[in-house]
Amino acid sequence: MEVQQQDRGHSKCLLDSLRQTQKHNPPSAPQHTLCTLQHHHAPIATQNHTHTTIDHHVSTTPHHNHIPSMPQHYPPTTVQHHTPNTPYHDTPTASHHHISTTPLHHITTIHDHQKMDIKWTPHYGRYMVASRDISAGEVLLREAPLLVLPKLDSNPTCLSCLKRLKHEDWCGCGGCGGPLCHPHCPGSNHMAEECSLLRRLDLRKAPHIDALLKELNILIGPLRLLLLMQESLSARDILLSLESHKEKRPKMAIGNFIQEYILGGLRSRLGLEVNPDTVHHVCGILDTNAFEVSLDEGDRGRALCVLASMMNHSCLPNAQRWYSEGQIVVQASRDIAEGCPILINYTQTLWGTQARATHLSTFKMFLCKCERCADPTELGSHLSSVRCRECDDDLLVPLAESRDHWRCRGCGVGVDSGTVEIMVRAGAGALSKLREADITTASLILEHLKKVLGHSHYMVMQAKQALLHAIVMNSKLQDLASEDLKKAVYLSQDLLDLTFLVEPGLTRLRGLLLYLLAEAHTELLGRGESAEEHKRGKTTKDDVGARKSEGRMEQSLEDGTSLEGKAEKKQEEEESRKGKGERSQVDGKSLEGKRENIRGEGKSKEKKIKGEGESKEEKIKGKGERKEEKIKAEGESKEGEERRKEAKSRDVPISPQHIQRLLNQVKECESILQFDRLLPNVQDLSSRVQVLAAHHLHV
Ligand SMILES: C[S@@+](CC[C@H](N)C(=O)[O-])C[C@H]1O[C@@H](n2cnc3c(N)ncnc32)[C@H](O)[C@@H]1O
Repeated sequence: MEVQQQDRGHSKCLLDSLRQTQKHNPPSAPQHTLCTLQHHHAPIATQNHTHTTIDHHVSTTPHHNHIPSMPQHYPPTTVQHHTPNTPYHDTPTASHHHISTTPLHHITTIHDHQKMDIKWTPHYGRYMVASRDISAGEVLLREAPLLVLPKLDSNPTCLSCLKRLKHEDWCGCGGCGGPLCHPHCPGSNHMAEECSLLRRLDLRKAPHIDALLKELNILIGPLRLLLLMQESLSARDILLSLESHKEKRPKMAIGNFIQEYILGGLRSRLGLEVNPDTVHHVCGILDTNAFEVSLDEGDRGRALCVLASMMNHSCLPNAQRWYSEGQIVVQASRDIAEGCPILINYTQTLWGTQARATHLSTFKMFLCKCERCADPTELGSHLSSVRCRECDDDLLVPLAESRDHWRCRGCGVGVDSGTVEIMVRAGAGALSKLREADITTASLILEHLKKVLGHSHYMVMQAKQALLHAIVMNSKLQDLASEDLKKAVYLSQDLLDLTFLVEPGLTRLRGLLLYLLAEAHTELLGRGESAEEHKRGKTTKDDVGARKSEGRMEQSLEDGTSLEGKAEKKQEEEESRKGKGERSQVDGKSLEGKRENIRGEGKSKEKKIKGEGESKEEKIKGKGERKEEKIKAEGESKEGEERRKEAKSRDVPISPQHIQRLLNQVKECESILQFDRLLPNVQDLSSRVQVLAAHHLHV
């Protein structure tokens, strides 16, 4: 890995290539290199001026108005299987591989040699490609953002370090009265000119009024971008070369919002004389290119990175990005063959097709045609499929030929998309209550959502994630009841199985889930318990999904493999039966097949569990209720201590398979999270697992 900081000697850099590969036209004659541009310090605005003029004459940017044509055969979503010569119809790549720091003080990038290029197609614009074979886990880019901003809908956020602030618990900036975590916050994002302009919002007089804070959050992004462009010509040049969809946006609903609230706010509230086109343009730059990121303290914000924004989107990506120590890090999550696009997900893995499409068309102005979007079953995950109310046994799935019509896979009944939408809206109401829910509330919401939407819907999966969060985040694992730990194991395994279909590879979500799974397992094994008992306590009559998952879990506990491992094993067996020497490529169809196979197995086990489960359920329910009362009476930590003692005295034998599986989970987790801020926690867990293994395996 080569680290280049403030290296002004590199004239050939990926940033040049970005400039040559302009957003609406193929690379043309090189323009002046970024590496010679200078940074100008911001003029400090005087306090008593009435109007500041910021107008960047955006219409003069040197782009041809190339109308995007028909989609090419891009993007391939299972990109690692494409040969370098897939028909992208791109223009020649600018032959600069080396990202370096430009003199523009804002852009600091660190990258490995010759991993990426920028290419261009009329339909997809610029996109990053692998300029050599890349292995899963390789870091492709580290880039300091040009701008960091609060999230639009966030609570009060420190203007300087972007730390999320508790409602009444912040101080106002001595200048503008805007939220700061500390009068001398060490963050560097709240600059003098911004402060001077924000005085006009009169935050000092009424700092805690929600409407004012919302207004501030809406205006701060475009304001910062405008100030940066005024401050530095080189920044201005680069920013204006980014895609903004400025022609389309003013005619859309988002255009009305910008006209009314942002243009109106900048003019009437901050007294800026800004051109409407400029405002639509800068808002377009932000919406199209800024990433929502989890900042170092776990707060959420938006970051604008020039090179990272060259990556196009796929709902089945091969790369991921996150924010760490002031930089965006981009990492390959899967192997990427030379010449294939490097694609990240602009949305969320646990969103259904409609939700993703709405986000992409509203903010990013395109319709995704990836493999996941094209498949009504979402690669067999059924994240958008809903429970059929007619037969109550199977799922309604949209028809491939018309997404306006849905049909039940079991009874064949048809419904229109409006009916499904009503169900989804009903679910969304419940989902909105999930934020910061405790275990009991999250469990109730999960059960409710399952009844409304069925077991596989993305809102149900989000509720599972929230329940897992509530279990592991709100108390120390040592204080948790074994039942809750087993629930955590089951939930993380279920979510991991899902990511195998819709987010395969070394992704952070998978790393986190593995970490939670392994932590809960370790605690259980330390108590002399395994996770098996959970399946008996968990089964309910109408919980088809849980039974299926438990069916899967039972398998994995028996032979020490997850759904992923099991599926791979099955495929290998099948292939060797067929006499094929090598494994075929894993495509969407075969994944669906695997999922179905496992479902089938799950179903037969389901019957067994159902019989056993129903009688035991009552017992466990009674037990659970009594335990709950006890917790209330004695307080959590005392209860935890007693449980540990009780568990130790039971002395349940732990099989070598349990330990081996745990060792594998931790190893995989460590390799996924090798660059993550969670790594020290994973390493600590790894040491505990080693001790456990030494004890139980007598090594
Ligand atoms: C962050 S920019 C990516 C770089 C961009 N292609 C460019 O030329 O500047 C996001 C924009 O790229 C385009 N884009 C990204 N992924 C796409 C996809 N899968 N299909 C179509 N357009 C896509 C859309 O115009 C989107 O608004």
